[in-house]
Amino acid sequence: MEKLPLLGLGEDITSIDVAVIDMNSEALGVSRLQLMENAGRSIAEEIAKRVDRGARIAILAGPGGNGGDGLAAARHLAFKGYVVDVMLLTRPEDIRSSEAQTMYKAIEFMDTTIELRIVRNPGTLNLQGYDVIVDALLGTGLRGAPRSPYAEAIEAINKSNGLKVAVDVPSGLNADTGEAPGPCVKADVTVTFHKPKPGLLRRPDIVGELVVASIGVPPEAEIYVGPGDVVYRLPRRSWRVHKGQAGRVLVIGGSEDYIGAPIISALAAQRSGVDLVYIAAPRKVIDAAARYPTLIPVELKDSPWLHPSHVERILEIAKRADAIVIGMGLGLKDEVQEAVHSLLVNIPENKPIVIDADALKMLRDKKELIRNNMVLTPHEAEFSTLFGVRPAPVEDLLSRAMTAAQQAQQYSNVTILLKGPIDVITDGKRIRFNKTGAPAMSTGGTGDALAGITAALLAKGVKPFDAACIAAYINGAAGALAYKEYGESMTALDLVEKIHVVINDPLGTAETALLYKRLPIKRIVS
Ligand SMILES: NC(=O)C1=CN([C@@H]2O[C@H](COP(=O)(O)OP(=O)(O)OC[C@H]3O[C@@H](n4cnc5c(N)ncnc54)[C@H](O)[C@@H]3O)[C@@H](O)[C@H]2O)[C@@H](O)CC1
Ligand SMILES: [K+]
Repeated sequence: MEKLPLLGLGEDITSIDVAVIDMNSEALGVSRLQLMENAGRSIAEEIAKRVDRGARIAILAGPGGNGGDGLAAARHLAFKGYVVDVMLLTRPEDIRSSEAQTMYKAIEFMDTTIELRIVRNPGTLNLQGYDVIVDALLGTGLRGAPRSPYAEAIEAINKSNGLKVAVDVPSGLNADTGEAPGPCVKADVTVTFHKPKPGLLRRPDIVGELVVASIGVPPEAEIYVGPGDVVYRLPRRSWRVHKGQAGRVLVIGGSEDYIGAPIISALAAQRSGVDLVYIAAPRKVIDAAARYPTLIPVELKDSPWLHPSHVERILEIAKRADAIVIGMGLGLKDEVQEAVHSLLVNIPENKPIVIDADALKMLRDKKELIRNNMVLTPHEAEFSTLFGVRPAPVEDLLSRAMTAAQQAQQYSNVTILLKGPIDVITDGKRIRFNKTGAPAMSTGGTGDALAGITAALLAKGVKPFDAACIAAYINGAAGALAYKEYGESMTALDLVEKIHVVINDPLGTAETALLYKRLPIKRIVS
């Protein structure tokens, strides 16, 4: 293997990753308040390494999580014997983060050790005479150039003589890009949390000394897909969106022997929030799909299964689709294989495709068709057929994942979603796992639903690796909700009918989503 793939989200993390990790962490039992407390403590510890007790410290706190970290730091610093002044740049009732509100309440009671000022006129801020200035104004939540009163507060910090310690990100710096479109704190030390952000690495001139502090995020918040991925990586429709812009999916599947599979995929795609779903299939499937008038039928005429004569028509429809899913229920007849081959050769590389079920088997001797923007969704047996290697059992999760990653590395921008009791998702560079689901998901059709959800997310513009991760999460979570209600009697359609619950309340459903899969796995040391 060329380079060992990374488990989780990578060496540096964007502001979206930060939000994802926070929420995933919460779903795993480590609250945002705990993280904030640890962030505040680590700021205080870094300051204590650099200045002696008794020093005068000004803490400038903003309206969000960044301000909350500063308020937590104030409490720790007061206990350590520093002279602490907290300057809040917003009205207390306007503090946006509920965790920061909690931190603020504690400061209000600390009237013997902390001087608290609500700064109403930032133009009058004078920070002379402080040994340390803590910049807790704005962090990863910054959008655009800082506005008043933060712009003035940033200027005041830069004019001061004390040691400037930035919390997480120097205020005014875009943590993702390293751009500073307006006033920006020029820090001596930046204490960032969990992992460095790309913008920090690009701007040593603004960041000063960079310290990366651990705040107790469980690695599993990155390794496993979680509700935060659903909340922060899925685009939501706005009023400005026209019909079709939220995504169009084309499902190609079914035959006279397998009627339901492509319909389940299509319904799952639709419930995942796309605007249009085409279903291209032989007559029997189209007749059965007539029950669902929101699907757009494309009848493949004059053959009980997919046939090379259908290719031209399908390619026409494919032009209108943003993503395609192909395979479920097609069967393996020669004519079908010929048609699939011709479709895959002719669909342009920039169009994302999900390859599922029978279409996977067809690629065994035609690996040259595996290309850019493809998501392959094999279960273990399909994986073994396709690649000629059997992955290790789930208990040996890392070896299992490495086998999949090794295959993905043979191609560029191909994602493999290896389904199982714990799903493995890898593009060869990264590996993540999904643990949502329930044992009864062995019932027929749940894989078809997963392929449909994946295609829907691709059609909405989610990148293939993220689409596969999130689809696995949603599918498993919907399965767990259905299992909770129907138990052993659940069907794939019950799962489809729970997709909306997961998408609309990812955090609220996370506990059920993770309830049923407690498997013994070998420890991974990363
Ligand atoms: N997982 C993590 O890394 C953790 C992050 N935490 C902290 O939380 C921060 C992120 O919190 P938030 O998302 O609340 O974001 P921020 O604390 O960065 O602040 C966002 C707020 O600033 C305001 N704002 C945004 N752009 C502005 C502009 N151009 N001019 C004026 N005001 C503007 C908005 O009202 C918004 O509510 C991180 O930087 C970090 O300090 C910690 O609490 C612990 C956990
Ligand atoms: K800051």
